[in-house]
Amino acid sequence: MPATDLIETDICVIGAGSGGLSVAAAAAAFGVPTVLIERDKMGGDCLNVGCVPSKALIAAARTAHEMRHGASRFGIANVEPDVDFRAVMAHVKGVIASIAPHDGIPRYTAMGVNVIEGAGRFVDNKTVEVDGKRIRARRFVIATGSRPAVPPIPGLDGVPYLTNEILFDLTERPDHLLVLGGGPIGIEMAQAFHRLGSKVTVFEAQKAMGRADREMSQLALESLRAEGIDIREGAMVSSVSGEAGAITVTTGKGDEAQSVTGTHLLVATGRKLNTDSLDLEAGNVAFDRRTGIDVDGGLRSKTNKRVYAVGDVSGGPAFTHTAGYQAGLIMRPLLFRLPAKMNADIQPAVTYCDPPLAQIGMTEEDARQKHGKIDIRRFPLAENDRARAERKTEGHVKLVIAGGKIVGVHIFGDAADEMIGFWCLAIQKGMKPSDVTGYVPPYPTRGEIGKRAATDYYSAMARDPRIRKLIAFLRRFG
Ligand SMILES: Cc1cc2nc3c(=O)[nH]c(=O)nc-3n(C[C@H](O)[C@H](O)[C@H](O)COP(=O)(O)OP(=O)(O)OC[C@H]3O[C@@H](n4cnc5c(N)ncnc54)[C@H](O)[C@@H]3O)c2cc1C
Ligand SMILES: NC(=O)c1ccc[n+]([C@@H]2O[C@H](COP(=O)([O-])OP(=O)(O)OC[C@H]3O[C@@H](n4cnc5c(N)ncnc54)[C@H](O)[C@@H]3O)[C@@H](O)[C@H]2O)c1
Repeated sequence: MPATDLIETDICVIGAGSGGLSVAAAAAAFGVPTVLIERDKMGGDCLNVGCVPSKALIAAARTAHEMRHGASRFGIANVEPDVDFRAVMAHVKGVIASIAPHDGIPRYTAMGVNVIEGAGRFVDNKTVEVDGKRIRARRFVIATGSRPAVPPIPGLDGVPYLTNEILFDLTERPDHLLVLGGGPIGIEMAQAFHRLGSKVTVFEAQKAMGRADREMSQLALESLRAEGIDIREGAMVSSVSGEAGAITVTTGKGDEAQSVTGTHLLVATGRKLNTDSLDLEAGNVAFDRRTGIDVDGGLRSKTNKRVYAVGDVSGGPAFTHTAGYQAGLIMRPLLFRLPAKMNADIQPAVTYCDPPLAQIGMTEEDARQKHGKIDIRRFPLAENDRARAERKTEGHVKLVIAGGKIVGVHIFGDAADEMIGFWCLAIQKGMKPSDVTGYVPPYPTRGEIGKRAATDYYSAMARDPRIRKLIAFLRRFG
C-alpha cells in the first residue's frame, strides 16, 4: 500500500450522525487530529430520516388539527384545512436542508476534521479501511447507528412497504396508512398522517407506547383514539398480502383472524444495530447483533481498548440526546485519559404525539418493584392558569417519589416536552421535593405545575397535629 494511503491520526470516528458528529466536533475544538468516516449522508438518521423530518411533519399536522378543531375554543370559526401534501413534504425537506449545512462536510473540514466519504471497516485492531485508504488511530469511536428492523411476517416481502428511510419521500398522501408497531415512530407518524387527512390503523403486537408509565401511556392512547386513530394492541400480525395501493394486514388466525386493507404500509417495529458492515471480528471488537458493541460502563469496548462506541450502536437508549451525552462523556478518556461512566437513568424519553408524553427516571411500576413503598403525586393541567387561558387543560404531571427523593417524573399534556427539561436536572441532581418547592417559576407558566405537585407532597404537614401545636405555641410570642 502506498504511504499516502495510510493516514495516521489520534481519533477516528466511524459514522457522522448524532453521536459521531459530536465526538468529531469536540475533538477538533481541542485541536486533536480527527478523521470522520461517513458512508451516506452527513447528519445520519436524526437529520435525514428521523427526528428532524418527523418533527417537521408533526408541526404541519398540528397546524391542520388546530385549524380543524382548535380555533372555536377562542370564538374563532374552525375551518377544514386544504392540505397540499406535496407542499407539506416540501416543507419537511426544507427543514432538513436548512439544518444540513450545520452537519455538512465543509463545516467539519473548516473545523479541522478530515472527513472521508465511504464505508469504514476494520482490517485489524488498530486500522480501519475506507475507500482504499487505511486509517491507523490511537482511538476509534464507532457511531454507526441503526436501521429499521423488518420482522419476518409471511407475505411482507411481497408487498411494497415504507420504513422511516423512505417515508419522508412520499409526495402523495396515503388514503389509508397501516402502521406496524406502536412505539414512538408508529405513534408519532400515525397521528401526523391522520391529522393530514389519512385514515390510519396501527397494529401493535404487545402494548403501544410500552416503555412509558402505564397510567400515562393509557391517557395518551385514549387521547389518540378519541381523535379517530384506530390503535389495536395485542395485535399479532399473522400475514400481509396485496399490492401497491391495496395492502391487507391480517392479525390472529382461524376464527379469530381479522383483516384490514389500506393503501400504504409503514413498518415501525424497532431497530437493527449497524454492526454488520464493520468487520468487527477483524478489529477484535466483541458485539452482539441485538445489544450492540460490547462496552463497559465507560462505553469502551471490552475486547479492544482502543475502541469506544456511542449512540444507538452502543446498545443504550436510542435517542439523539443520549448519543450527544455519550459523545461528551467519552471526551474524558479520549482527551484527558480520565475515567467516564454512562448514567442511563438520566436519559429522558418523549413521544411527540400531541399533546406529548414525556418521562424521566423510573415509571411507577419500576419504582414499586425496586423500592416497594413509594409516593405518587399528581397535579392536573386543568388547575394551571396558563393552560386554562390557552384552553389546553388535558393531562397531568406525575411525580414518583421514593425514600424522600424524586425518582421519576411523567408528564402528559401540552408542552410536556419542554416542561420535562427542568425535571431532567432534578433527577440528575437527585433532588427532593423540598428542592423544588423553593424555586420561583414565572406566573403564568406551565412550569408552575411541577412546583405545585412537589408542594402537594408536603400538604400532609398542614394537618399534622404536632405542627399545628407548634404554630399555636409560636403565635403566643406576637
Ligand atoms: C423516525 C425517527 C424519529 C426519531 N425521533 C427522535 C426524536 O425525536 N428524538 C430523539 O432523541 N431521537 C429520535 N430518533 C432516534 C435518533 O434518530 C437516533 O437515536 C440517533 O440518530 C442515533 O444517533 P447515532 O449517532 O447513533 O446514529 P445515526 O445518527 O443514525 O448516525 C449513524 C451514521 O453512521 C453511518 N454509518 C453506518 N455504518 C457505517 C460505516 N460502516 N462506515 C461509515 N459510516 C457508517 C450512517 O450512514 C449514519 O450516517 C428518531 C429515529 C427515527 C428513525
Ligand atoms: N420521540 C423520540 O424520541 C423517538 C421517535 C422515534 C423513534 N425514536 C427511537 O427510535 C427507536 C425505534 O422506534 P420504533 O418505534 O421503531 O421502535 P420501538 O422498538 O420503540 O417500538 C416498536 C414497537 O413495535 C412492536 N412490534 C414489534 N414487532 C411487531 C410486529 N410484528 N407487529 C406489530 N408490532 C410489532 C413492538 O412491540 C414495539 O412496541 C425507538 O426505540 C426510539 O429510541 C425516538
